[in-house]
Amino acid sequence: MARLTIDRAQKRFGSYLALDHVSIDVEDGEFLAVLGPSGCGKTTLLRQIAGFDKLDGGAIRIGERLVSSAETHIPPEHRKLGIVFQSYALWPHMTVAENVAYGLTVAGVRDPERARRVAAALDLVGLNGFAERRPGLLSGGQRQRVALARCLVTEPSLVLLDEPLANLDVHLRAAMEDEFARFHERTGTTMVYITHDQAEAMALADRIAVMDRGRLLQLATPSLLYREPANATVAGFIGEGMVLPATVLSAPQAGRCRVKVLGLEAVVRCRPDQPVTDGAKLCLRARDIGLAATGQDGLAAAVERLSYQGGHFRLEARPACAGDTLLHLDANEPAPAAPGDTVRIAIHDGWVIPDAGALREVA
Ligand SMILES: Nc1ncnc2c1ncn2[C@@H]1O[C@H](COP(=O)(O)OP(=O)(O)OP(=O)(O)O)[C@@H](O)[C@H]1O
Repeated sequence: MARLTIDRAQKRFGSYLALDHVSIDVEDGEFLAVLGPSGCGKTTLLRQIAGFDKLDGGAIRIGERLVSSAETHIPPEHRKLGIVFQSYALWPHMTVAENVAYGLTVAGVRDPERARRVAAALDLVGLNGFAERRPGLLSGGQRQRVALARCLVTEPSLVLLDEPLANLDVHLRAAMEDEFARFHERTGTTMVYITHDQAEAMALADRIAVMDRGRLLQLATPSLLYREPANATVAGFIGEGMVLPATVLSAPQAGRCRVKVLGLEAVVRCRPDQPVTDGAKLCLRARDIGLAATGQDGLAAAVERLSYQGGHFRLEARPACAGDTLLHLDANEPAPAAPGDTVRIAIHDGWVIPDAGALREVA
């Protein structure tokens, strides 16, 4: 186990800065997810940590050891890493046990030590009855567990996982999420998990690094990312936040301030240093708004769509005062309105997106 320190990492492809001064500290034993849309630089970052590519600037340390900088490049096989790929990358002609033993064989570990460690790794991923099978006769989830066992058997100080569940169906993904979480609990290995699936990142990670266009936008716990996004991109990307222009009317008091949004006044959450301004942005989650009760202040909006989500509806409505804005909220059964109806929407909560906090950790 080891901590991982990424310090102002830079990687260029021609004139494009695929990693733009990315700094992330991963604690010893931490589970970090790197999350972002396609092309944001997740794989590029993983390749730098693994040592498949050379850094153009900055530094990467595993434990105390400098493994990457513009001048230093320790090759992947000397980084004490385990890597689990989306594609499993198992040898089809070898049995499960032989696949798992491969890294040990290459490292010169012989039986009975090798057999003992292979059995222990298969046990850890719940595959001890499958040692003699070939990968072709396993399900996708079982193959991914073999890949995990193969990575663990060498006792890496750091495990990198590159979208390991992307090829699995929804049910298997959920089961494997549990598997990864249990595995992390049992071994305490430091893990960096690359994904574009925010539900997966939220379910598994201690902290999430959100990236966009080569930059780190925010590094925080799943709950903080959801409740207090540092900027409009994170607000929109995580939890389908609605980002709306707002006026902050009052100075913060006990973490809240009064705002005016879409002509309606509301009390929402904000940072303690939030200034009074007419140029603020408010992040609203579906759960922050709802249909106004009789006599309650509300915003007139025309219902455009109603979709059943199992137990509740998702209602999309366009405010009369802001034709380019579409709000979405959850409404209980039975359906409270139909497309074309006018409803009144109340704002119960929200978060004033901090102005200048875009590149620092909000923790
Ligand atoms: N070898 C390369 N040469 C040129 N450009 C590259 C190379 N590798 C990546 N890029 C570019 O760098 C950017 C980041 O790519 P990267 O593969 O890291 O994104 P990603 O977040 O992993 O995306 P995805 O989720 O689609 O895999 C993209 O614009 C990509 O086109």
